[in-house]
Amino acid sequence: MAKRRLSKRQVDRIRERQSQRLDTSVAAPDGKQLGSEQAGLVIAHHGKQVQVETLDNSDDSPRRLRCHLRATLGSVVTGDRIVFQEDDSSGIIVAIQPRSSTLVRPDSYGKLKPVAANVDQLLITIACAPEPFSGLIDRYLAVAENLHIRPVLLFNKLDLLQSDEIDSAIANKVAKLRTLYTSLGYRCIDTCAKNGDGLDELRNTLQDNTSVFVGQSGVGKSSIIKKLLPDQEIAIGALSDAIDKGRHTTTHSELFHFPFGGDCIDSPGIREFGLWHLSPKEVTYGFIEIRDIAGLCKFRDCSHTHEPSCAVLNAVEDGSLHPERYENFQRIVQSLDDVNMQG
Ligand SMILES: Nc1nc2c(ncn2[C@@H]2O[C@H](COP(=O)(O)OP(=O)(O)OP(=O)(O)O)[C@@H](O)[C@H]2O)c(=O)[nH]1
Ligand SMILES: [Zn+2]
Repeated sequence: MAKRRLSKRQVDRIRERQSQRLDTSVAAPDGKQLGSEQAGLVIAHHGKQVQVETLDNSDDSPRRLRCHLRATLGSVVTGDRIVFQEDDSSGIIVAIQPRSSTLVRPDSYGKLKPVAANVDQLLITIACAPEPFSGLIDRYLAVAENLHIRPVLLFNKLDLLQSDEIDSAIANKVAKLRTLYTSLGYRCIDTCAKNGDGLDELRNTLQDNTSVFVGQSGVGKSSIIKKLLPDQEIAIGALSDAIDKGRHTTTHSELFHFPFGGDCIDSPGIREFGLWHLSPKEVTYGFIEIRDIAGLCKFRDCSHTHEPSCAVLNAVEDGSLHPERYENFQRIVQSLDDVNMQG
């Protein structure tokens, strides 16, 4: 929780940075005078309005209020730390604090839009049903590496894995994936949203971080999040859904506080965010073991497909690069070429 609060010095710094844009005698659209500047956290986004939680150190329990955006401000997303001014019933956002990370996804026109800010961790959720695909996991890992967001692999539905319900070939596949990603140095956590196994380890990982859960539909993301949140937080989600229905707008994303510390940002859009906006160079950076050897190839523009003295192909040959990772790497680079050609 302490992480969410800005010190007076931090607020002063934000104010200083934004001072050219700030007009100290700001009036609300209806001409009313606004209150002094306060620090806030954007916890939900509904169309042209955002819901803000106060980050004032002197507040025992943070307040929540609806805010409008100042016209000159860039887009504000859930997770943003902002400065706002208040009138009787709502507020106006006057400055955005620089972000440590921004999650983006393409809108329906293919233009990249930010969907969440200041995310520290990506919880890549996997299960034995639906069947996992390493290609999708590698896409998420590549995005996380490039955004400098820590990826954690969550193997859910542990109960099914230990039962006879799952085909042994799929159980083996899951076990192999776990071994592969552990050997690459990624943290893997086993959970069962159904009976609560592994949730304590997950709580430790989520504590004091802002996390986002991603993964195929049906792996259990909502089930896990619900297990970790008190009823009151869920009720807030339900409330904003109701507001959205009334206003015919979409909630882009919403931030929840875990009772044990740490936050989670969730939305249908975030769960599906993909990779295609990365360049081939970024894809290389996104595969941590390829990143380290790609510079050793004989040719600087090596495509790692057929060239002589290719360090990547040599690594596949000598077994130090897993063939599945190599295949996924090539497939992603290829899919970027397809997109570029279409674009
Ligand atoms: N046996 C078992 N079933 C689970 C577990 N976790 C979730 N499920 C079930 O799996 C189904 C899908 O779970 P959800 O939590 O809706 O999955 P999701 O990933 O949020 O799916 P989307 O909302 O489509 O992204 C539900 O029927 C859950 O009850 C688990 O640990 N064990
Ligand atoms: Zn090469």
